[in-house]
This record gives sequence, structure tokens and C-alpha cells, in this order.
Amino acid sequence: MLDKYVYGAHGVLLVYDITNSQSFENLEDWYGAVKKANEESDTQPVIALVGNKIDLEHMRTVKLDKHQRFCQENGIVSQFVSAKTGDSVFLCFQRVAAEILGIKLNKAEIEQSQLSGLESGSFELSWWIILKMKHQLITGPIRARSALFNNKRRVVKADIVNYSQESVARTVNTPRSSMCVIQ
Ligand SMILES: Nc1nc2c(ncn2[C@@H]2O[C@H](COP(=O)(O)OP(=O)(O)OP(=O)(O)O)[C@@H](O)[C@H]2O)c(=O)[nH]1
Repeated sequence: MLDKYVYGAHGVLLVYDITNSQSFENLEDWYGAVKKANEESDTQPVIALVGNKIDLEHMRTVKLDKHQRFCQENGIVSQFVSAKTGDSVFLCFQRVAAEILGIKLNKAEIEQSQLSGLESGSFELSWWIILKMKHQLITGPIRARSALFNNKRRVVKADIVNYSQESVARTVNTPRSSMCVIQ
């Protein structure tokens, strides 16, 4: 069943609880299942390892270096969040969406997103981008810009670092420069 969900997905979040070692141990299996499901797919999803419950840092049982090693060995995005306080949740989705779109977030934007708490609008917004991409309705960074503008009304500048031919073919409004503004 899992393969049906993840086949062709553009983004996958592997979420575990930093206070629960077992939830981290299970990740090897989940990661393997995601890779296997996409074996025959032309494109591989952007995968992020997400350590949840950072508000409970004092109860952490999964060591930081374990998390980082997993990310380095598998070449995946690393992120820590708190679903309870909203800490870095927006940033998490934003980073994965940016990676999928080939947009490089600068340091100031990352810091700004880190500070912003969870808002239902921004949460849905990021999923919207990923889901639309899965169904190939996304029109690239320009569409992402208007989606972010409608929901968040916050200016984010981003460099386009890796805009693939396949994405360009799906793009209605192809960006004319190597710089775009996400609002
Ligand atoms: N402190 C804290 N609690 C959280 C966080 N995320 C989820 N929880 C709590 O963890 C409990 C379980 O949340 P669920 O969403 O049901 O997750 P689950 O994977 O089914 O359960 P767990 O294995 O307990 O994490 C609930 O009481 C949540 O409120 C977080 O970031 N910080």
C-alpha cells in the first residue's frame, strides 16, 4: 500500500520522535520502502529526515550524530521540528518544496522561517505545492510564488539553482532570469 502513495511523489518526510529511539530505528525500513517503491521511477523524491518534538530536547534519546550520519550517508535533507510549538515546521516544508523546485533559500530566509510558528495556512500551503507537483499541476517557481503570496503574504527571495528540463517543459510562465521572488 505504501508504494502506491510514495511512487512518483516529489517529496517524502521521514518523521521520528527524538525522545523515542524505536521510532528512529524504524526509519531504516521506511527509507528502504520509499527507495524500493521509486526504483522504477524516472525521478527520485526529495527525502527529508525530520526529528520531531524538539521542545522536549531534555528528553532526547536519539543522539544528534545518529541523525546527522543517517542524512549524510543517504544524502537527504536534515530538519528538526516541534509539531507542538510549530518550531521550524514551516521551514521544513519550505526547504523540501524549495529543493524540489530547485530553489536555493538564503540564510536570512531560513532564519525567518525558523522563527515563524505553525500557522494552518502555511502548513497547507507547502503541502499544496507538493501535492500539486505530484499531479503535475505545478507550473514551477512562478506558480509557487503566487501560492505563497496568496497564503502567506511574506516576501522570500530565492535563487534558482537547478531547474531541470522536465520542469521547464511543464512550466507555463518560464522564469526569465535566474532570480525569483517568492511572496
Ligand atoms: N511535546 C511534544 N509532543 C508532541 C509533538 N508532536 C506530537 N506530540 C504529542 O505526541 C502524542 C502522540 O502524537 P501522535 O500524533 O498521535 O503521534 P504518534 O506517532 O501516533 O504517537 P507517539 O509515538 O506517541 O509520538 C500526542 O500527545 C501529541 O500531542 C511535539 O512536537 N512535541
